[in-house]
Order: sequence, then structure tokens, then C-alpha cells
Amino acid sequence: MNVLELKNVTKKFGDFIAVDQMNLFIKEGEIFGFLGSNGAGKSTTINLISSLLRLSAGDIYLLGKNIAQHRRFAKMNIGIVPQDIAIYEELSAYENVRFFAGLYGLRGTELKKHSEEALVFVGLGDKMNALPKTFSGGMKRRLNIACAIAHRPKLIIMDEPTVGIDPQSRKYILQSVRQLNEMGCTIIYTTHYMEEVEEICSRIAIVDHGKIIAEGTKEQLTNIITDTKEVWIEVKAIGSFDAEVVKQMKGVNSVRVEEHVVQIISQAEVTNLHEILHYMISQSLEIVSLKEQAPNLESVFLTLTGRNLRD
Ligand SMILES: Nc1ncnc2c1ncn2[C@@H]1O[C@H](COP(=O)(O)OP(=O)(O)OP(=O)(O)O)[C@@H](O)[C@H]1O
Repeated sequence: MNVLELKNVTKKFGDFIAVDQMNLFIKEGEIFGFLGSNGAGKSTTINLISSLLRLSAGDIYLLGKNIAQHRRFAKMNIGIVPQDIAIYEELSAYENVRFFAGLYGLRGTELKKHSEEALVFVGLGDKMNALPKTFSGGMKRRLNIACAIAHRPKLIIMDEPTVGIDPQSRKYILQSVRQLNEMGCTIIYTTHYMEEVEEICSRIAIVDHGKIIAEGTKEQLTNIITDTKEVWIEVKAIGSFDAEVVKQMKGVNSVRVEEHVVQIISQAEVTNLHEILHYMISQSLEIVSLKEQAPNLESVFLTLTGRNLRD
């Protein structure tokens, strides 16, 4: 069954088209990755699904029901973890969860019980009465998640929940996503961290300029670029290396430099390594190591859009 379906979803801000006739379906039990660089249209799409923004055109169906006509149903069955932490610093952790769960429609003993359980789930069971202003960034993020899941929604949408937090909290959050999924929740996980998508998502959509430019499992997406090869050359110092020179060489699709590593994606059938190394040596670069890298989602994104995910 499709938990969510987007049909020709479009959002314009004035003349600017932020989401452009997007079609998408998400099946029950999926952890669906929504991958795109800054400004791709991820948050706008989420705000449309959560009815925070009004559609310019198209329809959104949650569990088969059009959300424009079933607002209360949609509210009770979707939990949103927003990109910017939305909690009240002056209310205790428990009061925060209770407040949001109440907005989502929970009442009475269920409200109390589920709010407490959500806090235990995110590892804040011993901080129920503490004020979030005493929390670390990672703890606030976890509280943010508790606020979105206490009403036990069928669909949980997380908008870049790991931005700017410590590695330990990040690990905890990714683990919670998996656990929520095992408990029966369908999850949409938006991020511009390719590693996270590769780690937890069963299916992925790559979004660019408000459109889905590719969609599938990680394997299906990397298969798009079987006609390319990727070489990583580590140098001692990048010195006078000019990526533009290498970009002009035969068969080269893209060149990216990150600290001491030059990453080159080329057409698989073209032999150009000799020419590339010759240029590097002519620039007196000391080559430390060289390896061929299997294509990953980052290379797919780079090949399809001509840009890095985090540019
Ligand atoms: N209220 C608005 N008015 C005008 N333009 C907007 C508005 N909200 C978003 N945009 C524009 O729409 C585009 C998509 O933005 P959106 O926030 O959806 O991107 P995103 O993929 O979530 O990126 P990020 O990772 O930076 O959050 C951007 O160019 C943004 O500037």
C-alpha cells in the first residue's frame, strides 16, 4: 500500500517554481531518502505534505485520502521533525512533548502515557522534568523527535535531523529511525548527507531544482552510472593543481578536489589516467596513493547534476 502519493505537486513562490510537478509514491514500511543540495526543494515539499504551505497545483494523498479534504486525518497520521528545532525552552521536556502530541490530537491518559514513552524512546526518560535550555544540541534534536512521534503517526518525516550535532547523537538518531521503522512507521528522511541515506534508506529520490531527477534503491541509482569510473588520487599537497586543466582532458566528466584528494569521474571506456598523472607530475605534485572507487550516490548526484551535494 502507498502511505503517501504526490501527483504533479507544484509550489510557486511568485514566479519562482520551488517544486515542479513532482510525482512520488512511498510504500508502507519504507525508509525513503530525499536527497538534494541546499535549495533543491526538500523542505518546501515537506511543508506541502504537512499542509504548512498551500499547493499551487497537484494533489497529495495520505493512505489513499486527499490531504486537502482530510486535514484532521492527515494531521493525526503524520509526524514532522522540522529542520529548525521547534521546542519551548521554558517548558519541561515532558510538557513540550505533551503540548505537541495534544496538537496532533492525543487526549487524556493516552496523551500522558504516549508522551512519556516517546521521551523514553529518544533516551530522555530521565530528563522529563528538565528544561530544554539546559540540553545539548543533540538532546534538543532528540526532544524534537519525541514531539513528532508521541501521537504514533503512520508516517514520520524528518527534515535534516542530524545537521549540526555531535557524532554520538547522530548515531542515536539514525538508530531511532531504524527502530521506529521496525515498529511499523514509514519514514521520509531528508538530508544532504549521502552517507546517511546509504546507511538507512531502502529507496531514494534525488531532488534537484524542485524535480526528482532519479529514484530507486541505492543499487538502482548507482547502476545509472555504470558507464563511468571514478579515480581518487591523494597528493601530499595540492599546490598548483588546476582542476580546469584536467576537466578538459578526454573522457573526464568531473573533477573535485577535497583537501589532498583529487576525485575524477571519467567515461569508463576512455583511458586517460596516464595523461592525468603526467599533468600532476609536471606540476610537481607528490602522489601519495591512487585508487579506483566504486560509484556511490555522491557520484550519481555529481554525474546527474554536475554539482556536488554540498556545494
Ligand atoms: N517562502 C518562500 N518564498 C520564496 N522562496 C522560497 C520560500 N521558501 C523557499 N523558497 C525557495 O525555494 C527553493 C527551495 O527551498 P527549500 O527550502 O525547499 O530547499 P531545501 O531543499 O529544503 O534546501 P535546504 O537543504 O537548504 O533546506 C529555494 O530556492 C528557496 O530559496
